[in-house]
Amino acid sequence: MKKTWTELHIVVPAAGIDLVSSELADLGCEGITVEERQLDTFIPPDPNEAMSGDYRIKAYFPVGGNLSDLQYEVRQRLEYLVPMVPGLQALTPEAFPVTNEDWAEGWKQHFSTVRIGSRLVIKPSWEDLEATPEDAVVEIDPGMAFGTGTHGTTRLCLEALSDLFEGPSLPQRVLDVGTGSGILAIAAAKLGASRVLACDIEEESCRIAQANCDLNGVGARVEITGAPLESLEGDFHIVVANILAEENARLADQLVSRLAPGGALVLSGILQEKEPLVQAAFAPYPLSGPEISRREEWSCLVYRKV
Ligand SMILES: C[S@@+](CC[C@H](N)C(=O)[O-])C[C@H]1O[C@@H](n2cnc3c(N)ncnc32)[C@H](O)[C@@H]1O
Repeated sequence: MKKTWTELHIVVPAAGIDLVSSELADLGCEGITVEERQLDTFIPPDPNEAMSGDYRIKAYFPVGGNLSDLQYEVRQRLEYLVPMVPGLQALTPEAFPVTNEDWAEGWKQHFSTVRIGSRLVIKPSWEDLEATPEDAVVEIDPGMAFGTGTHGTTRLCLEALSDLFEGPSLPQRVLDVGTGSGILAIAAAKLGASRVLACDIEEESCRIAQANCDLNGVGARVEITGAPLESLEGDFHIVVANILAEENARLADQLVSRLAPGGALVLSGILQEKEPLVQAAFAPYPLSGPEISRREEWSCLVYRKV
């Protein structure tokens, strides 16, 4: 059902976001977004890190009453807060009409089907695809867990996986460390792995990864676990870890010991300037490589166990 809203824009210093949001809620606002905060970056925001600068609050009010009255009331509340929030300006907020279709669906334009290598296809559920029988199609929608294929590190890992499944003998066992949405685990299963073990330290990621595996029909071949890497058993033809450089380095021993002879180790989540840190951590092990690929500011290192 289409619903119409009024979107008010209010620029607020970081220290005033909570106070202003609370006043807006009191006035009947039913949804708030805060722009300029990087909430979808690789590294989650540190809740202890002090925010600074100005932020644009977009507040959504159901259409009904008089818009000028609402803008006036918001301005009054801002005036009330001015003595408490240094830098806050009590201006009349700009207003824009918006339908819930725009609001809820607008983000979809940022996600579209991508082909990676000769067979791998990553597509959101709302896009139609004429797939060939050879295509390994992963259907994934943006959700709460990291990994839709749009992030440089995910893309680098998908490209590495695609290459590793190009050879004459398909890798059978794959370990995905830090599975997030499950995208890499699902891709490995779709490309031909018979067993994929995927772990994540976040319970919510495990839940979402499991749902995505079921949606993609690979639930029987992919095992999702919240157990730590140290407790996982088995050896694998591919180990992929899209986790931070420091975490890759910390887990070097564990990651290498899960590799079958000749197995490939795919490491990403590594900022280009942190390549030396990761290379130093893996230098003591019997590995060839790494082959390095880069995208945006990120690197992916692929080693082989000798
Ligand atoms: C950048 S996301 C990668 C998600 C997905 N694999 C992708 O490539 O898009 C990293 C994920 O690793 C998880 N993670 C971080 N450190 C981990 C560890 N030591 N063991 C397991 N999971 C870890 C995080 O919870 C997060 O879901």
